[in-house]
Amino acid sequence: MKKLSSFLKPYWLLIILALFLMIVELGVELLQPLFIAKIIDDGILQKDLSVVIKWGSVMVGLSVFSFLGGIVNSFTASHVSQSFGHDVRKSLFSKIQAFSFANLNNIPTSSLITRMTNDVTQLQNTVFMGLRIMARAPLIVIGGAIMAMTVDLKLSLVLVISIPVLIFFLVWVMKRAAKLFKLVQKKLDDVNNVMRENLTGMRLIKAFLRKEHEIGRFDGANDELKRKTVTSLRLIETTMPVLMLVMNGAILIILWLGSGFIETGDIQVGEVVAIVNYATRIAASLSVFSWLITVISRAKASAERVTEIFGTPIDIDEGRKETATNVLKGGGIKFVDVSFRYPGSDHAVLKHLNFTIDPGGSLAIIGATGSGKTSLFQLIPRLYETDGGSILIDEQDVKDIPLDSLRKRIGYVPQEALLFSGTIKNNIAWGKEGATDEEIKAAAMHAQVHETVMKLPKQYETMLGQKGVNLSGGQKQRLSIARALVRKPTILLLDDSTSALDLKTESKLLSALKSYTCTTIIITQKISTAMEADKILLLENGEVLAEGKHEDLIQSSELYRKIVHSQFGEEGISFEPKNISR
Ligand SMILES: Nc1ncnc2c1ncn2[C@@H]1O[C@H](COP(=O)(O)OP(=O)(O)OP(=O)(O)O)[C@@H](O)[C@H]1O
Repeated sequence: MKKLSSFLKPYWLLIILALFLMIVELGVELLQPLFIAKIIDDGILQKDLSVVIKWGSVMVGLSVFSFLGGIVNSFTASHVSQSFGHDVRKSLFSKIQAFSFANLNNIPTSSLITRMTNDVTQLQNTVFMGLRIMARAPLIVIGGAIMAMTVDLKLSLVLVISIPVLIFFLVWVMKRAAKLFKLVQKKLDDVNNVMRENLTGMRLIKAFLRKEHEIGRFDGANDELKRKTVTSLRLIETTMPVLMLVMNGAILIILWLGSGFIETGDIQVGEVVAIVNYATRIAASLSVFSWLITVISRAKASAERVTEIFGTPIDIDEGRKETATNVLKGGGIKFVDVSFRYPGSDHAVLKHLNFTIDPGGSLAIIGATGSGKTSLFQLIPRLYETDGGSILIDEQDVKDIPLDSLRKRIGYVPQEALLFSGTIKNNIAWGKEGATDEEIKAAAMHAQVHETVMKLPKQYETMLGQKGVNLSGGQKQRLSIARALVRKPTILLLDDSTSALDLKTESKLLSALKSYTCTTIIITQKISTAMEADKILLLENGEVLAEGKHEDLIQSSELYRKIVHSQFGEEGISFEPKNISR
């Protein structure tokens, strides 16, 4: 909560202005019943028109002043609340960017989206209400009671007794409602999650005719959201009748006691009217409370969810500062007894891996699905931390290399090509800030995508995504490779990134990679691709089963022979590798 209030600090002057103007409005409102009492008692009952005109003019003048103050207050409250929302969203976004994968595993993506959007909006609205009207209601209640007491203490005791009882009841409702609204926000996460999965998997859903199933899944989540929201609102709706019952009862008692006091001459008619007027204003303000309780309870739930993100410790050490000694040079990689399990899992995905790749060398990793190939890749740029052992690059432990300078020198092409909305040029340039047109073109040529791009209507300026061209799987893969190549990486990691390419294009691409002086690791299912590397690593169940050149593995590994046989038949066993080592 402290963290959230710090976002208001830069706007403290505007906040004071807004609160001051709100108090001015409030003051005018609280003075009105006194003026009315004066007009009745000294003007109408005494038949003195000048008193009526004098206090009537004061009332009109103050009302105009209060109206203008209200407008300025509204502008100020809008500015402060929108700026607050903007700053919180910005800060949340930066924090999420710094999250490790382990952090991201703990809070689902859909929940992060709801927190950044809906929860921040709830908070933003609460800040606006806080500056515009929220403080008005309690101040009118307290101020109204005090003013009523100044008019007549005896008669005001009715208000002094009933108001604390009501406030106690409201606080109880608010505490319960905050818990319920936290569940509502959780259910909103679930609706967003179904929506996100549905929209990203639309092709699959249509192809598998799973529309009805998806509608059912959405209905389930949507019904749950409705159920929880209705339960929360029902609790809040009980406040209004209770408030009205108590306050109308209080007004009746004031009128009944007041008429007795008028008869005994203890009080004047105008004074009873003024106290009833204060009681009516207090009742109206208390009725605003039932609505404010919804706002505050929701904001409390949202504030907890937003502060949870700010309070999440980033469980990845950024490493030391970049110095002349820890800058990556050749990119030689050494795995020393590396073991790994995903955070929160008991299952060891990688077990005691040991292997070396010379600077500028190449390694192909082959292994069954689920054998741990992608997991191994993710350890190199430290997307996850190792559980045991160490990974050395240029003889330095990756944990000692500053995270930024480590990742800056790695070109990572993930298994699923991910492109962003924007032009082809921007998508390639995304790999290197400030990449020149020549660099972009060279990377595209080496990735074997230049010719395809040149055939598009706007070539490198073609928009990708919903309003532009949608590329084929192989074209997307090649664009992702171009994005990694434009960095001129020291280490290139290709995670099955050539799977959708035909043999000819893939062979051209692998030949083009020779012009890059980088250490390359390529995960592949194809023996023809693996054969091009200096060394092949056969991975099974997270362990290195065999390691060596193609011809060595043919001799030493039964499994490798079986894979070769399955892809090329008997002839494959006598294949000659064309080495791509540099
Ligand atoms: N985020 C995760 N959390 C927990 N376990 C995971 C996670 N990602 C992968 N795994 C598990 O780790 C193991 C290795 O997965 P990995 O993706 O590294 O295999 P792979 O060899 O790359 O498979 P494929 O060839 O199918 O891509 C699998 O058993 C998988 O279930």
